[in-house]
Parts: sequence; C-alpha cells; structure tokens
Amino acid sequence: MRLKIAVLAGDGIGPEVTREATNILRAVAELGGHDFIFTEGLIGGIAITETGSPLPTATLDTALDSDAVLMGAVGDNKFNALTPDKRPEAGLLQIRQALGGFANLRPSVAYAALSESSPLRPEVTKDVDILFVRELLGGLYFGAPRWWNRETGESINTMRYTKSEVTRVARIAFDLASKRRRKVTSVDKANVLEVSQLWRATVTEVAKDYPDVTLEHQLVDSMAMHIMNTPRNFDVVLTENLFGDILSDEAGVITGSLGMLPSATIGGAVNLYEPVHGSAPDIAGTGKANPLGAILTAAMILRHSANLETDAKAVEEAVHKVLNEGYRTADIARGGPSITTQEMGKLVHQALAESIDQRQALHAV
Ligand SMILES: NC(=O)c1ccc[n+]([C@@H]2O[C@H](COP(=O)([O-])OP(=O)(O)OC[C@H]3O[C@@H](n4cnc5c(N)ncnc54)[C@H](O)[C@@H]3O)[C@@H](O)[C@H]2O)c1
Ligand SMILES: CC(C)[C@H](C(=O)O)[C@@H](O)C(=O)O
Ligand SMILES: [Mg+2]
Repeated sequence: MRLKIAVLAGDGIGPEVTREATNILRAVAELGGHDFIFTEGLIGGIAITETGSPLPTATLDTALDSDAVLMGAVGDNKFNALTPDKRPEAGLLQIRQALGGFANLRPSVAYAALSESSPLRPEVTKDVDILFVRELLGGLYFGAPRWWNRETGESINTMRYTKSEVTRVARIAFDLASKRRRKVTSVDKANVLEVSQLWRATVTEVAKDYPDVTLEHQLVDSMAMHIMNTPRNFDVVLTENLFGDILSDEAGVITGSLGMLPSATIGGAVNLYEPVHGSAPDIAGTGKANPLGAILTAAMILRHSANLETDAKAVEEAVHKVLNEGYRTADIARGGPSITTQEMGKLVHQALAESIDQRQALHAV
C-alpha cells in the first residue's frame, strides 16, 4: 500500500502531537510493509511568520498532490489583533475549502478506563459512542456578506445553506448510521432560523431513502443539555458547521478531555485529518499535550484513506491498552501521576508493535 501524506503540524501543541501521530503511521508502514510518504508543509501562525501567508501556495500544492492531509492545529495569540481573513485560522478554513471535504466526522467515545477522568458520572458516560457529522464548508464560516465596519460600529456574518449542501452531508450521516445503531439526530435551530428550517426539511426528505434509520430532530440549545445528561441516547449527530464545532468540543467532556478527540473530513478531493482540539497555547512546549486525539486521527487515516481497517483498529486497541494500564497525560490524570506527550506516544507505539507482531505470528502459523 502506497500513501502520500501531507503533514501540516502548525502551531502550539500541533507539532508536539503530530510527531506522535506520524510515529504511529511510520510504525504501521514499517511493520506492514507499506510505503507511506510524508511531506511537511507550513500552515497557520508559523506560515505567516515565515512566508506572510497562513496557507502558502507550496503547502496547498503539496496537500492537493497527497492522498491524505494530517493537520496538527493552528492559532497563536500573537495574531489576535488581525482580522479573521489574515489570522492563522484562515489558513485552516482555506485548506478545508480547497480540499473540498464537507463532512467532518468527529467520534466521541467514552473509554471505560477514563470513566473517572470525566466530570460526568460513570453511569452517564458508560458505553457512549457518538459520531458527530459536522457540515464543514457552509454556514456562518463561509457565508457572504461578512464585514465589520469600525466607523458605524456594525458587523455582519451570514448563515447560508443550499438544499444540495444539506442533502450531501445528510446522505453521509445516514449511510454511516446504517452501519451503526441506525439513528440520526439532526440538530438545528428551526424555531428561529430559516436556514434551520431548510436544514430540517431537507434532512427529513433524505431520511425517506433510509427507512431502517430513525431520524429525530433536536434544537441545538436543548441538545447541548441532552449530550451531558443522556449521551447514550445518541448514535449519529448531524449538524451544521458552527453548531457542530461547539457540540463536538462539549462532547470532549464525555471522553474526559478535548485532547482525546480525533476527526476526519471526507467527501472532497483529498481527505483532511485533524484532532478536534486547537493549538492550546496555555500548555504548548510543556510536554503536557495529550497526543491521543492526534494518534486516533492517524487511525482514521488508516481507515478512510488507506483502507487498512485492521491496522486502524490495532491503533485504537493500543490506545485502549495503554489507558487500561493506567497511563495518563495531565489532562486526564485528575491530579494523579501523569506522563509526557512523548512518553504516551512511545507507549502506544510499543503496544501497537506488539499487537502487529502477534497478528503476523498468527498468520505465519
Ligand atoms: N483545528 C485547529 O487548528 C483548531 C481547533 C480549535 C482551536 N484552534 C485555535 O487554537 C487556539 C486556542 O484555542 P482554545 O484555547 O479555545 O482551544 P484549544 O483546543 O486549543 O484548548 C482548549 C483547552 O483544552 C486544552 N487542550 C486542548 N488540546 C489538548 C491536548 N491535546 N492535551 C491536553 N489539553 C488540551 C488546552 O490546554 C486548553 O485548556 C485558538 O487560536 C483557536 O483558534 C485551532
Ligand atoms: C480553528 C477553527 C477555525 C476551527 C473551527 O471552528 O472549525 C476549530 O475550532 C475546529 O473545531 O476545528
Ligand atoms: Mg472547534
């Protein structure tokens, strides 16, 4: 298997966690005899500092020429005074648009070993397995007009969706739900927003093609509460760009930390993979970053871009094993003993190598 992977580590803890994720991918390639080719590119604040642009042309070319793009995180407080179109985050939005993936898959899985890391009660988080399908190319992030007039003290952003944009992401959500527990919860604000009324009507229409999948609609405000109270009630959660951004971070509480959440964006020319968390300037450079979200993101590359499902599962099981053995980075340690980003990466690497060795030994018999 040959796979060209563009690695855009970005800012803050981005490079720290991405290093551990690429180590895992290198191990899978080496142990399985695959040819993974990594090409690094600049994005975000570091790219502004070095080239003046948050998404240099060279990075975009590398990304478009790859089979998968692995992103770390962008964002640096020193650019906070810039307008959104010039900030590090603009690089991320530009690359999302250029790669064309519109369905951002954000799994939120409760790990039994981490039941004490979540502030929620263990009986609430037990067995939770939610897959957020966040629309990634529409809504307030990309709608025009958008501006801030400092003289008049007025500003505007536009939430806009077309029926076809909603249909294509809804189909992905229903296809995924068909292979899971056959339930889609579509989240909107149809009691206030016309855009949400279009969303709800379109999702209801798409649902007719999936008679085996149950569809329910939830308003986003009460959904924010339900996710905390009864997270086990949800299977696939389908929602628009901004609501999905907010709800998926909230779901980090179920898992125990934002640092545990991976994501994959599919449906475009090249799939984009990024942990859900940001550049975490408050802990950058301290060795406290949890690399598991990035490592689980690497597993999603194996699943969605390399068709190596067995290896994807092996990475996920290696993460389970290390957590079951009691190892914790600071964010999930609840004040107890913790290990560094690199130590956590090494332990997952070891557990993975052992399981791949065992599998190969079994095949050899
Ligand atoms: N995909 C991305 O590149 C992305 C995503 C979200 C935020 N951002 C950017 O990141 C910057 C900081 O934003 P923020 O502070 O709101 O969100 P953040 O996700 O960076 O951090 C939120 C909190 O979670 C903690 N945290 C995040 N990831 C962690 C990890 N892997 N291990 C341990 N703890 C972790 C941080 O220390 C912080 O306390 C901003 O510039 C924002 O725009 C980028
Ligand atoms: C940094 C920002 C543009 C981004 C988003 O809002 O999509 C981030 O919060 C995320 O969740 O990936
Ligand atoms: Mg976010």
